[in-house]
Amino acid sequence: MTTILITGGAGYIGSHNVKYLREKGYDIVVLDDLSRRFADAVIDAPLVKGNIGNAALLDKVFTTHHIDAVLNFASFIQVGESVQQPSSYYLNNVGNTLVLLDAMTRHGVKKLVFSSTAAIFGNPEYTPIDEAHPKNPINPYGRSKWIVEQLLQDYELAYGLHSVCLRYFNAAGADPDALLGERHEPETHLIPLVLQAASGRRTQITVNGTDYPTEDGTCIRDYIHVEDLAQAHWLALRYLDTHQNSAAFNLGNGSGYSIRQVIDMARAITGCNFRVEFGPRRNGDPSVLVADSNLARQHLGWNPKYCALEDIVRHAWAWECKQSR
Ligand SMILES: NC(=O)c1ccc[n+]([C@@H]2O[C@H](COP(=O)([O-])OP(=O)(O)OC[C@H]3O[C@@H](n4cnc5c(N)ncnc54)[C@H](O)[C@@H]3O)[C@@H](O)[C@H]2O)c1
Ligand SMILES: O=c1ccn([C@@H]2O[C@H](COP(=O)(O)OP(=O)(O)O[C@H]3O[C@H](CO)[C@@H](O)[C@H](O)[C@H]3O)[C@@H](O)[C@H]2O)c(=O)[nH]1
Repeated sequence: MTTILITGGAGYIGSHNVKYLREKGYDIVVLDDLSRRFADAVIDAPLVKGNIGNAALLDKVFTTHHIDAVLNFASFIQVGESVQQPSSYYLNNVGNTLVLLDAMTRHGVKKLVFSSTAAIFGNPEYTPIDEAHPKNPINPYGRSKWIVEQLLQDYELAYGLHSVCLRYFNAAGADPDALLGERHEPETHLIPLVLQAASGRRTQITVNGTDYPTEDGTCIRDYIHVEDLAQAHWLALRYLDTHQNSAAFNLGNGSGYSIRQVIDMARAITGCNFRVEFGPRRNGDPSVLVADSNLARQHLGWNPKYCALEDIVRHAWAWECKQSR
């Protein structure tokens, strides 16, 4: 039986991965400090409450459980907050991650899947964005992830730690069984906010800018279903079982949707005509972010199942209906 340590496993993407990998028959141990709460998101796996920066706790976890590989989701995730508080972002996303990597090295654990992001690319020089695109992060959050990606190359050379960095574009949607879904506190992501406006948990949605150089003037993003991300992590674990090298893959559907298109889709699926306001641009938003994920399809055999925005919004709506009951 293969045992995987999932850090940040109580979070949005981590919790969906716990469920997915349990269904694939893996043994899972979750480590999460619950700084962003939601212990109840961990389904069918033991939860150790603690910080990935706690070396003594990591020694205990690695000694108690025979860990074969680590999926590291634990980090701070808000672009805007990272600009206000770069210190806490570098301390957590880089410093604490280093403590985890060193514990893995001490305990001979040589396989890591790392949650990276489209934010490492900064403003796109061309689109869709492939893995060769220049890395020019424009905020501390994206920079913290790019620093880790680079130091993983040093750790591979020096300590033989193999990693797969998965650069998610816009994670969205919910568990098709509606047992899990997106919960951030505070919520800053477009799709859950739009659906909260539809359910009445919010009074309105504000569109951040209508003067972008896109067809309808609003930003375009590549929304990728959280269950398809879980499939990619499973495939990345299998990749590490059969390869003696590290790799990095961009994960998106390759189709971009504008904010107005997301709102129209939400109205169509929910049947609710919620209020929409049009505000100024949000700092640091690139106009278009769309992934080229051919490499992940070729090398991992990744085959996303829920590519249509309709599926993503439908699953997210089923989850929102449970939350707002
Ligand atoms: N949500 C997205 O669209 C998106 C896109 C690209 C990349 N990512 C990356 O995916 C990962 C998961 O994102 P998410 O949306 O699920 O975020 P989330 O906030 O829901 O989950 C992160 C979890 O990590 C925990 N955590 C944070 N720091 C910790 C620490 N030092 N020790 C232990 N636990 C800690 C939090 O309590 C939380 O449960 C993050 O690394 C994020 O950067 C997310
Ligand atoms: O109330 C809102 C919230 C968002 N937006 C806009 O919707 C788009 C998408 O925003 P959001 O859902 O916050 O996602 P991003 O800012 O694109 O960032 C997400 O996707 C990135 C990868 O593309 C990851 O790096 C980040 O961690 C993740 O938060 C952006 O143009 C936002 O300005 C609005 O107009 N109104």
